[in-house]
Amino acid sequence: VVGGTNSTLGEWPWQVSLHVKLSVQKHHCGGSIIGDRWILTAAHCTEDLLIPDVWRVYTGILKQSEINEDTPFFKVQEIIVHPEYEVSEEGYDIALMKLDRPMNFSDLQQPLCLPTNEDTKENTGYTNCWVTGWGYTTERGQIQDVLQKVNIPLIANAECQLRYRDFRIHNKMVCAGYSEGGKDACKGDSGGPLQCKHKKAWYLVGITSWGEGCARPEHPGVYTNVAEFVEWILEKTS
Ligand SMILES: COC(=O)Nc1ccc2c(c1)CCCCCCC[C@H](NC(=O)/C=C/c1cc(Cl)ccc1-n1cnnn1)c1nc-2c(Cl)[nH]1
Repeated sequence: VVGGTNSTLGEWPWQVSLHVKLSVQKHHCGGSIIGDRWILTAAHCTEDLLIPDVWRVYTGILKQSEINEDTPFFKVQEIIVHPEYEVSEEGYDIALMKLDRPMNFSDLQQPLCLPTNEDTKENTGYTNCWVTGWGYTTERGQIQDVLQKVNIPLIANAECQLRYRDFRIHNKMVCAGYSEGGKDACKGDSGGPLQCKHKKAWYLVGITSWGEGCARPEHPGVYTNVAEFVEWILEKTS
């Protein structure tokens, strides 16, 4: 996250850190708890890593430094990638991870709401949106220890399309950013939530997907528009 600040413990209890353990173990992507056995993340995070055994799901953590060989984690039983996903820039950048056992919800680990269709007409209803993650704070940065948060406004798809002439920004994407740049997601944040507070509840409006550089002027972040995938999510998780 570029231009953000430190989160506090329990501020984003649905945010998870997805680690991959091959020869070494390291943070790979963000994700969101949407059920007691379900994590929602980006399809691009799972590319070439469809073997469930390499994944370690850390919930209820604020700092990456809390993670060591004794830190508890959830194992992944199944990975479900959206069948129409090919590359992030073309959308459908969404995947589900089924945990090997159900989690007990607590102040530190609990789900956030999936958006409903009506109040997302052009996503204009959301005016208090935040991006969170342990990603880089500059384009050539490094993974952060403390979970970062940044408040970023949603922008209309028509405006987002103007900024990305070489791409097709369609309705299954949602964009967020400041025209002057300075605040954005960045490397290591993908798969994590773009969450909006609406009528006292937090909704998973977007999944951090792609952008041209990080926090550049006139280059908003592009997120998977979760409202367009609620039917798919419910079908796969029930
Ligand atoms: C110590 O551990 C580490 O350093 N881990 C570790 C460190 C870094 C990375 C990994 C692991 C995962 C790489 C492969 C999967 C994922 C590959 C793509 C992924 N993209 C993003 O996270 C965000 C993109 C992004 C999203 C929005 Cl909305 C806006 C601008 C964006 N950016 C444009 N340019 N940069 N960001 C990424 N993630 C990383 C890189 Cl490197 N790139």
